Amino acid sequence: MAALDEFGMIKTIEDEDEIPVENDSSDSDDEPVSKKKRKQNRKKTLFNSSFSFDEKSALSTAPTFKLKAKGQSSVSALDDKIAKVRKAKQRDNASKPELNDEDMSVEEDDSSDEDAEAKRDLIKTKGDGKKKKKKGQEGEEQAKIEFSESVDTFDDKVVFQDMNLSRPLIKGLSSMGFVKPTPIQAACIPVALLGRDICACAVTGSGKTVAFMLPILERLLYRPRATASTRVLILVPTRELAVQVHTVARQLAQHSNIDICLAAGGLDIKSQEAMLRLGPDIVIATPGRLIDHLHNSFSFTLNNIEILVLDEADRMLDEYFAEQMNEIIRLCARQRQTMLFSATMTETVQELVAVSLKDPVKVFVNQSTEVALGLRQEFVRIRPNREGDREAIVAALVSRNFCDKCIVFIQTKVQAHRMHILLGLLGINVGELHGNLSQAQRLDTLKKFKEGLVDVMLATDLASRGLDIEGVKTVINFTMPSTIKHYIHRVGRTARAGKSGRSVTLVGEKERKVLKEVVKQAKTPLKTRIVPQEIVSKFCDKIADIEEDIKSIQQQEREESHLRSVENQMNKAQNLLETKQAGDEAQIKRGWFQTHKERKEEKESLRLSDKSMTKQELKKTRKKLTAEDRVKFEMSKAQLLGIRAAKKTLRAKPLSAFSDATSDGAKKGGKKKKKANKKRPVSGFEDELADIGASSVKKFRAGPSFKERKEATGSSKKAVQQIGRKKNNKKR
Ligand SMILES: Nc1ncnc2c1ncn2[C@@H]1O[C@H](COP(=O)(O)OP(=O)(O)OP(=O)(O)O)[C@@H](O)[C@H]1O
Repeated sequence: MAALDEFGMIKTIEDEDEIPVENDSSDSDDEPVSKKKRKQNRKKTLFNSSFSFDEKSALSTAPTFKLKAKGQSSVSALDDKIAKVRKAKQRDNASKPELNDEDMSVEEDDSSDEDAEAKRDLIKTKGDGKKKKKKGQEGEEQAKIEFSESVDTFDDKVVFQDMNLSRPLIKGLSSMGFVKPTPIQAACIPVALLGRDICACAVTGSGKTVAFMLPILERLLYRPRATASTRVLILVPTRELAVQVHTVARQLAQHSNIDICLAAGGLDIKSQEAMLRLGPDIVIATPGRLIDHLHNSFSFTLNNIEILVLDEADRMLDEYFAEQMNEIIRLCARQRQTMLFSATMTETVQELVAVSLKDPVKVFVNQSTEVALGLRQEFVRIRPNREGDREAIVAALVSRNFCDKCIVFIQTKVQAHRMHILLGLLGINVGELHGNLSQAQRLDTLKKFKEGLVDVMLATDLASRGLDIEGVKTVINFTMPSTIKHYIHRVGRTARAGKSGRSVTLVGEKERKVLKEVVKQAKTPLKTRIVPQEIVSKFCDKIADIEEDIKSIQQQEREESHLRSVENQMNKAQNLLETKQAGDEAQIKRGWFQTHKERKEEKESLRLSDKSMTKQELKKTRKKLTAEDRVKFEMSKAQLLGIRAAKKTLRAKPLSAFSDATSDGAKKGGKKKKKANKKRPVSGFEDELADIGASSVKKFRAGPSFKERKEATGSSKKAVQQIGRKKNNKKR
């Protein structure tokens, strides 16, 4: 417990202590929940039902949503397998007495604000990470972008009606039930309407999607109608998020004639191609699929892009998407407005310079390390010799305390799948969401979770960013996320739009570093949760009891997957034969901007794996894995990710390869210049940015519709007027 004290977390209850749980109605969901109550809970929601995330309507109307049938049935087949094993087990156990969990209770502390403050002060006095600046950190701070203007105030009395928005949008907003803009909307909309580049940051669930979508739609209402072309590109990191942003855009634009197209991976490519050929006003895309269309749908270009939005911008600008962003920005029109949004927005030059922001306005309504105010953050301490208890603790939490509307984040896909089988066999209604599933399976899990047909969703970081699922009550982290950024996004799936929610994170001795950062940033007291040892032991026994069943289901799955791959190979060979026989030479291979080899190399270099271990060795060890080994593997993956993130911030990185793509002459000799730029050092970035800023003032691209907007009203009126004045001074 001493270790927890060190982090500013208050020790009130020891595992051995018996303290009755206070009858606090606000925490009533902490009580063990009976099966009947669990069913009732599933139906009702704790949260305001005024907003519904309506993906269904989009699925039924948008032609781009046709899903691939491939692999569609395998997850439900897994549920059948689980049900079969459970039935057989129940028959065997009919005579044995049932474990009575209901009699036991989970204790937790409820420490006061002052205490937590004092403990945080204790950390501060130790000076961890504050006084001792590591080498390279100074460099990183120096490399922060200098914004000439910044908006961090807003009028909290303003309503959408006061913001000079057109009638169709006001109607769209009221059909969604939105009356008052959130702080980020109040701060951003007037600035975006002026056509300024924006770098925006606001906590998770604070309405950033509407903040960029409304000014876009307002601008498009005034577009020339003579030619249809794509004027707005919105890029997001995951397919699920693309679907969600598309739905929000369609809802907002429902009373206008603005065309919105979804170009996300995993969805039917042919219908997307057909839509893109018509030149939709807005394209919402994931980078990979967009590049595929740019290289293979000849009538679709980005030449007329007037607005580029990067949602989850820090993610879009990290090295995972670097090459793809390079390619997309190279193909985008240079004269455009660029808007970047994230809850963990980066301010470092090397990333922002990649999108060549022109005289950007910083709109940070809070720090980039803040979590939602309504979030209650809890931590379960894992003792060094009890790492193997994690599965049992999570099983205890989801079957006793957080029985529905709960997301469990797991580092690896393999462990997420194992937990699906494990929790399923324990009788919990679970679903999984990660990259090993087909898109149809991914969307199906999401839909079922939203509709309450799945109580607990097991997800990897794929689901950690942007997803807005109504009424998520709890987020559980199986291991501590690798960086505070990951933590913020994961726990941000609950306590959204001013509502309350809870996160429970399992923290081992080796994961303290991120915990310390969370403690340092916390604005509300953190809690320790103690799951009684007897409960943990009972769940450990239950898991040991079903271990053989888990293995047998995994074995069945392996055999089925082997059969499927043989079948696929046969089908491929047959297709090849048929097309050859038909003399079909017209089958054009789809192109990509990288060669197959380059892409493989890039993927390999970004892979988070222990390269010293061959695949076969890994397979062998996996067969003998104990609970501790599995947790070690989870943590090592998280550590690798953390190391990569740390390296990135410490490294005085050369100018990113893609920055040249938007610089002068990039279109003439992009590739050659790319190599030259790679050698450029970090120093001098500020000058370069200042140049970009100065030239952009001259070339300020506010079209007639923006000019009309110069008299901005509402929330950020003063700030906007200030910006206008500064701009005029610069012009003079
Ligand atoms: N003006 C508003 N009034 C009421 N609710 C709103 C308003 N704007 C947005 N919301 C709701 O707030 C929720 C969160 O919005 P959104 O998903 O855009 O958040 P976000 O800031 O993008 O979150 P994240 O950082 O996790 O991506 C959504 O359910 C949305 O419908």
